[in-house]
Amino acid sequence: MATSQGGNSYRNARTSLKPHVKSKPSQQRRNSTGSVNGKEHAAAVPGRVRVAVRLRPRNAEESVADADFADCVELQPELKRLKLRKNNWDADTYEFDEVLTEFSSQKRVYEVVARPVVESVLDGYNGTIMAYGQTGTGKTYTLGRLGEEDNAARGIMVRAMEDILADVSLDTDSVSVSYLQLYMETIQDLLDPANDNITIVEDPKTGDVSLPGASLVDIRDKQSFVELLRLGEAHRFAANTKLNTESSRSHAILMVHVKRSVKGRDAALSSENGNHSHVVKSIKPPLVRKGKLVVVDLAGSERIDKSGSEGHTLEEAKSINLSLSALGKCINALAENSAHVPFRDSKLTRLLRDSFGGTARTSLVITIGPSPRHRGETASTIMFGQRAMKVENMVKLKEEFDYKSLSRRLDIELDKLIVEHERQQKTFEDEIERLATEAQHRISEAERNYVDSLEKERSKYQKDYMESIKKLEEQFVMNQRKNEESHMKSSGEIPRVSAEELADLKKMLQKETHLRKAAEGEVNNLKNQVAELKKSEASGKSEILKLHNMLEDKEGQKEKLEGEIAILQSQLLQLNLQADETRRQLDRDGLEKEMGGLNSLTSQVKHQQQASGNGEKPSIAKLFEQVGLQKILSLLEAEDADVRIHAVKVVANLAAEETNQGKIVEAGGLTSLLNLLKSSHDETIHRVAAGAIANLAMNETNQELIMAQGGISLLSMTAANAEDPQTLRMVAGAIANLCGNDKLQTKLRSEGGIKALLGMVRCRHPDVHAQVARGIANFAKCESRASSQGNLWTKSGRSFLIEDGALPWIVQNANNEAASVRRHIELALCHLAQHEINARDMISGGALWELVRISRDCSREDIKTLAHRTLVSSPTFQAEMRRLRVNY
Ligand SMILES: Nc1ncnc2c1ncn2[C@@H]1O[C@H](COP(=O)(O)OP(=O)(O)OP(=O)(O)O)[C@@H](O)[C@H]1O
Repeated sequence: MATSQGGNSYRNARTSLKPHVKSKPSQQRRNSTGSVNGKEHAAAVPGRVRVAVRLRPRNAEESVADADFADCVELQPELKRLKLRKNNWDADTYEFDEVLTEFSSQKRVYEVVARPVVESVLDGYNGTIMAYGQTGTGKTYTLGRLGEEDNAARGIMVRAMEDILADVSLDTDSVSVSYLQLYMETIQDLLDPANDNITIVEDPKTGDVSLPGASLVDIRDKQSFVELLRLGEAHRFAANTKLNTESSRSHAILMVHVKRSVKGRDAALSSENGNHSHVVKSIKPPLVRKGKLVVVDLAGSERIDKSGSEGHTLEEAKSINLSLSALGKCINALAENSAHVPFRDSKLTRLLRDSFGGTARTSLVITIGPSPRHRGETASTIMFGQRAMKVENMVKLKEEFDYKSLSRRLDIELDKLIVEHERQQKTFEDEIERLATEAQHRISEAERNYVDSLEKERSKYQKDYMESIKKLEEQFVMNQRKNEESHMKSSGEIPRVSAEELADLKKMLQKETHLRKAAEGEVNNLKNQVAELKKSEASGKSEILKLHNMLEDKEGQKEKLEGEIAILQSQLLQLNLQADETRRQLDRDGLEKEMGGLNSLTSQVKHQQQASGNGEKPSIAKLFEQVGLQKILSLLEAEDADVRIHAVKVVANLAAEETNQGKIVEAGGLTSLLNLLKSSHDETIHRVAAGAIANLAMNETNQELIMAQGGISLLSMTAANAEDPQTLRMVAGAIANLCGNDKLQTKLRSEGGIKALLGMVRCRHPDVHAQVARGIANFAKCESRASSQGNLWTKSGRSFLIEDGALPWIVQNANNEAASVRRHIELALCHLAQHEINARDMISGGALWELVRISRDCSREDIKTLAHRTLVSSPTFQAEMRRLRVNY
C-alpha cells in the first residue's frame, strides 16, 4: 500500500529544531555555543525518524543475469518517490525523505542522510545513522567505506568524523569512539576482541544507553580514526571467520562520543585576575554538551522472512537473527503507537532504544538492489523503511553540568587561593614581625632614655644632697667648736644658722619636686608612646601584651623612684630637723652662757621653729601619705647602706612623735630597729636606731615588747661596742626608759641591763652620764616601790643596783656638777635608802654622807625633804650617825 510520508526533508527537520540555523557545521557551532541555555533546551522537540532509500547500481552479475529484465524499482528522486513494480503494468509508489539513485554520490548520500544528524550531535543531541537492507545492497558501502583508494568513495563514518573533527576544538572538547559488533545476542569489542561480553547499561532517569565495558578511544585526527576502523573491520572479519559465520549476520556499531564545553557559562572561572571571593561566589559548574553518534551497519535483512513482523516465533527469529526481528517488532509497535514496545526482546533493540522512540535524531538509510529476483527482499526493506518513517522521536539536548571538570577547576582555583593566602599570610606575619621589632626598638630606646635621665637626675640630686649634708656637717662641727670654746671661755659669739642656708634647703626641695614632676612627665610621655604603639599594633596582641608588661615595669620603676624621692624628701626634712635641733641647742647654751646674742638667736630659732614647725608635722604626715610607713620600714632592710641610714633616720624622726609610735610598732618597726642593732655594724645606724628605740621605750607596752624581743641584750651589746657619745647617750636613754618599768626589773637585771648602763660611764660625756643616772634613778625607784610592797627580788633583799656595783659610781656622781646627772643620782640615793637592807652597803659606800648633804643642800625642795625623811626613818642610818656623833 502506497503511503504518503515525509513532507519534511532532512533539512526541514533540522530547521524545525533550529529555525534560523544553516547547516554549515562551523557556522552552526558559532551560533549555538555561547547562547544556548540549558533550560531552553531541556524541553524535547518532536523529530520523526528520517528514512532515505538508496539503490545500488546493478553489479556485474546482475547486468548479465537480469539483462532482459527491468529493475524492480523505479525512482523519482525529485518527487522523493519510489515505485516498486508489481508487474509490467502496475507498481506501488512510496515516498521517502530522500530517494537516492544508483548515481548518487557518496558525498550526496552523506549530506542528505548523515550531515543533519552529525550536526545535531555536535549541538549536543544523540544521533543515530543506520543502514538496513538485504545483503550486498550497499550498507557497508554507504556507511563504512574508508575511501583510501578513492577519496570520493568515503562513506558516512569517515565523513562524519571529518565534520566532527573540523568543528570541535580539541583544547576544550573531546571525541572518543567505541566500535562493537553484536552477534547472537553477544556484544563484542572490535577494538579489543577478547572483550566479548559487554553489557548494556540503561539510565532509568534519562533513558540513555551506554556500554561502560567497551573500549573508548580518543580521536584527535581523521587518520587515527581510519586506522581504528580498519582495525575494527579486521577484528570483525577474523572473529566471524572463527565463528564460521558471515559478516552480514552481525551488526556493526560505531559509537562516537562528542563532549563539548559551552563557552560563556564558566567565564567567571576564567577571570584569573579577578577578585577570588567574587569568583568563588559566582562559581558555577561548566556546562557541557554530550552528543553521541551511533552508526549502525545492520546485518543483512534477507534472513528475515517477509512475515517476520507478522508472527514468526521468537525461537525462529533467534535462529536467524533475533535482533532484526525484534527491531522490526519495535518499529511496528512504535509506528502503530502501541502501548507496549518490546525493546527488551533483544540487545539490538535495547541498544537502539534511544534511536527509535527515544531522544535521538535518527536517520535510516535503506539499501536496495535493482534485481527483480530479489523483489521480495526489496519490498520487505521498503516496508521496513515506511514503518520506520512513522516513528516519532522526542529529540532532546544532552546538556549537563560538568561537575568533574568543575571539581578539577576548583581544585586548581583552591590551590591558587591557598598559595595566595600563604603569600598574604607571610606578608602579614612579616609586617607584624617588623612592627614588633620596631616597637621593641622604640620601647628599648625610650626605656634607655628614661633610665639615663633618671640616673642623671638621681646622681645629680644625690650629689647636691651630699654636698648639702657636708656643708651642714661642717657648719655643725664649726658651730659646736665655737660653742665649746664659748663654753670654756664663757664668752664668744654663738654661731648661727644662716637664712641663706635654709633658703638653699628650700630651693633643693623645690628642685627635687621639679625633678619629680619631670620624671612624671617622662612617665606620661612613655605612656603616650606606648598608647601610640598600641594603635599601630592593633593586630599584634602579643606585642601589646609586652607593652603592657613594660608599662607595668615602668610604673614599678616610677613607684620605686617615688619611694626614693620620698626618702630624699625625708632626708631633707631630717636635715631641717637637725638644723632646728642645732639651733635649739645653740639657743639653750646661749641662754645660759650668752646674753648678748640670746635675743636675736631666740627670735631666729623661734622663727625657724614656727616655719619648720609649721612644715614639719605636715611633712611627716605627707611622708606617711606619700610613701607609706610600710615602705619606709622596708627600706630599713635596703641593700644600699645609705638608704638604710636615711630610712632609720626617718623612722627615728617618726618615732619621736608619740602619735606615730603605735603605728611604727604595729607595722613591725620596733623589730626592724632591734634587728638593725644586731645586723648592722654602722655606728650611725646604731645611734639613730637606739634613739628611735629610746623614743619607743617611753611607752610601757613597748618596753615589754623590747624586752620580749631581746632588746636589753641588743642594747647592752651596742653599748659595749659603741664609742660615739651620742650612740651611748641613745642606748643609755633607751635602757633608762626600760629601767622605769616595775615588771621588768628582774629580767632587765638578769640580762645585763644594769651592768650595760654602768659600763657606759666610761664615756665622759655628760649627756651619757645624765642618761645613766636617769636609768639608775628609775631602777632605784622601782626597787623602792617593790620593797615598800614587800616584793623582794634578791634573797638578801639587797638592791640589784648595789649587787651589780652601781653604788660607787652613784656616790661619786652624787654631787656632779651637771644638774641633769646630779638630780637623778640624788633621787636614786633617796630611793635606795628607802629599803633598810641597803643601808649597810650605803654606809660603807659613803652614801650616807651624800644623803646628809642632799637633805641639807639640795636645791630641789622635794628631794631635800625626801632625803631627810629617809635618814630620819632609817634606824641603821640613825645608829651610824649617832656612832659618828653626827648631829642630825
Ligand atoms: N552504490 C553503490 N555503487 C557502487 N557499488 C556498490 C554500491 N553499493 C554497493 N556496491 C557494491 O556492492 C557490493 C556489496 O556491497 P556491500 O558489501 O556494501 O553490501 P552490504 O549490504 O554491506 O552486504 P552485507 O550485508 O553482506 O554486509 C560491494 O562490492 C560494493 O562495492
